[in-house]
Amino acid sequence: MEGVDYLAPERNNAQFDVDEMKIVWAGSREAFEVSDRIARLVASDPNFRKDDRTTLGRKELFKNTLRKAAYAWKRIIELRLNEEEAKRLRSFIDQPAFTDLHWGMFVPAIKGQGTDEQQEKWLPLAYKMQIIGCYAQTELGHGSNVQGLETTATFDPQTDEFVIHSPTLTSCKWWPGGLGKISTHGVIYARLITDGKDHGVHGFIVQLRSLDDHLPLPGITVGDIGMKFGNAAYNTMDNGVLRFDHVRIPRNQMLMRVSQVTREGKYVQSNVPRQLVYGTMVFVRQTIVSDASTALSRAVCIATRYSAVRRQFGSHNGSPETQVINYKTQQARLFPLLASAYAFRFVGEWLKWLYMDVTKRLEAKDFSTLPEAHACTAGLKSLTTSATADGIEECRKLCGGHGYLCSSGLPELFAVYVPACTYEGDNIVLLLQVARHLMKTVSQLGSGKMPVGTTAYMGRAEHLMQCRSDVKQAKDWLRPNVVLEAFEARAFRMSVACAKNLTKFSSPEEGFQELSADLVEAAVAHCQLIVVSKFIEKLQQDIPGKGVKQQLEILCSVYALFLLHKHHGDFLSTGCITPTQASLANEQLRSLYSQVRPNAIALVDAFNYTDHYLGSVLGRYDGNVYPKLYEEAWKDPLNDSVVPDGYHEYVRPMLKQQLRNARL
Ligand SMILES: CC/C=C\C/C=C\C/C=C\C/C=C/C(=O)SCCNC(=O)CCNC(=O)[C@H](O)C(C)(C)COP(=O)(O)OP(=O)(O)OC[C@H]1O[C@@H](n2cnc3c(N)ncnc32)[C@H](O)[C@@H]1OP(=O)(O)O
Ligand SMILES: Cc1cc2nc3c(=O)[nH]c(=O)nc-3n(C[C@H](O)[C@H](O)[C@H](O)COP(=O)(O)OP(=O)(O)OC[C@H]3O[C@@H](n4cnc5c(N)ncnc54)[C@H](O)[C@@H]3O)c2cc1C
Repeated sequence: MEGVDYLAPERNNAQFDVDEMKIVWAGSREAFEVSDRIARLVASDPNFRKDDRTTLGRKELFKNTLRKAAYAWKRIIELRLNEEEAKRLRSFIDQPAFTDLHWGMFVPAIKGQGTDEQQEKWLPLAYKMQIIGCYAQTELGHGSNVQGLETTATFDPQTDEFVIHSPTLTSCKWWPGGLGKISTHGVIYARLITDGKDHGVHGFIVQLRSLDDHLPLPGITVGDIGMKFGNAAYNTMDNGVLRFDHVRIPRNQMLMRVSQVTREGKYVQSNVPRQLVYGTMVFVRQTIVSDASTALSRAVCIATRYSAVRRQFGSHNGSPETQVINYKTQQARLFPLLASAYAFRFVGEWLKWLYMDVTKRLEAKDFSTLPEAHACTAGLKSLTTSATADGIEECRKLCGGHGYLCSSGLPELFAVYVPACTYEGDNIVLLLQVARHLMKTVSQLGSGKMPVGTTAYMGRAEHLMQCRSDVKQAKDWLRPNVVLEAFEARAFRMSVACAKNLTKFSSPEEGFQELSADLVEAAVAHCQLIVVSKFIEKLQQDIPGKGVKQQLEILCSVYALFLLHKHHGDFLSTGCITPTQASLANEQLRSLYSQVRPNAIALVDAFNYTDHYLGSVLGRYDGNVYPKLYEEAWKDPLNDSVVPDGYHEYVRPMLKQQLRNARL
């Protein structure tokens, strides 16, 4: 029945103030108001309809994406939306588009790596969308190994220009979003060559297409790289291929904040680390962590609401069957994901702060926290995207058969999300960067240099190598210090074990290769510690609202104890806890699940997602699942006719043939 809230009894069970939790989730009252207003704006505008996109062919889908992007831009201008509101609007449209890369990477690359004059020239054009840009770094032959890129930018002192060239097939740019069909410009990464000397990879602004007829400029071959995983998913994006044949650009289009080439062709390096050329990646990795909490929370919201609606078995004397959310196995799979969504939200907030802090320091020429910022953004991007991709798939399974229908929203969410484990740095490659940082930190412990930031705990080396958990009963695992110490000791001991093993090889490089699987595990342990500790820090803040803090304390314990249970092998083998303490943690976890249960629906309502944004029949706010599933099925284009196209051509002759054979 329309208008009935089938989940009302669940909502009435909540033991906390949902509206206050919405503020905590959004980050502030102001952020909540912006997000809520823009989400409703998008949901109520039929131009942003998205329920038909999985049935569209690639060309229609792409045109539909362009239409939405143009309409969104029109609304942004008409409503005079500010930067944050515009960003929200684009994200609620929920359809990857060239504009993501224009605003998310092209503009930040110019801001971060351009000189003041370059910013003054290019940013106003980009802000008004008079040019559209992409970020073209990856090539057919190299993505992870940025130093292996082959595109060249050779300075010609005769004409004061760079000649951009793709010397081999493998040097073609391959993957950049927005490049394939739309971008007029790109920040192109190429090896800088002056006077025959290779200075490594630098960024250049290159015009790719005419601003009059959109045709590629002379010397440029450009197109889309083809269909990707899924149906709609990331196929709304024109990931592109680009080949340069001696394309000339003026010297002042090299992004010259980090290093310069003079009129005479002299290469000058500013007094800044060359890694700042990688700054845009650090920025984007940080945003990807917050986006992980959004993607995971959407999947969890769908699976939680549906688990409360769905009933299987357990009817006695005609009573209703059991809601599947009441099965302990369902809780043990679902509630850690719910807790992870909150955990990633808070670590994302913290990472944003860290990024702003490092940016301020860089402006003041303090580069000391750059390695920490790189390690944290790389490690947390990796940890949160891997957990989210796995989590979305788990949510699909939690919804049984109906989770496999596109109308559940989960297949689309999964297909669009999984490349996050690869783009902005393959997750394993990034964890190996974290491991390098950890090994460096451990190796410096004896030198008197105290570790700082997220590795500060390693400064208590002696204690962490010796400590034994003092947990005696299950409820001891609710004490934040007990949990923190166990995670710190496990992470530290795993790093120290790797560092010791590295010394057994003839060279550190050989050792790093041989031990890379162990190093990745040590990096994961360190990153999990960061997430747990930032959740605990969040709880030390003043959090208003009836019962809100208590719910977050429960979720924090669920997150930490779930990890402890999942990785208990690490905790046991490093001697941080005993087998008895491991089973007490599991006992406590079971009890926490029972505490989450009455609040589960309200905890996902706190994400404040509109039905439009969720895009899921199973996750509907009102829980009215079955009639809507039935309605959706009839909307499928296959059901446009009773007898399908192809029946008379292929099936009927077959039937007739069999009839004839039967008569023989
Ligand atoms: C708002 C956002 C909206 C929309 C965008 C979001 C999503 C849209 C969807 C998709 C867009 C996707 C875009 C892309 O994928 S762009 C391409 C991204 N490519 C990568 O991420 C490549 C991964 N590889 C690397 O980052 C590096 O090359 C690698 C980290 C693997 C380093 O390899 P290598 O060992 O060769 O490093 P070196 O260059 O020799 O440097 C060593 C030295 O430098 C330190 N380092 C490395 N990276 C950084 C950095 N980013 N910042 C600071 N420092 C860095 C490294 O730790 C070493 O230090 P040390 O040991 O002290 O020498
Ligand atoms: C949807 C999507 C959008 C993208 N958008 C852009 C964009 O806008 N601009 C852009 O420039 N690029 C973009 N990319 C490219 C992306 O950044 C790269 O694909 C990514 O950095 C991974 O690099 P790769 O493809 O070279 O993977 P590879 O490095 O070839 O990885 C292959 C395998 O090798 C392993 N491996 C590689 N190196 C090591 C090592 N040292 N040790 C151990 N294992 C290793 C990896 O773990 C992986 O399992 C996009 C990619 C995708 C999928």
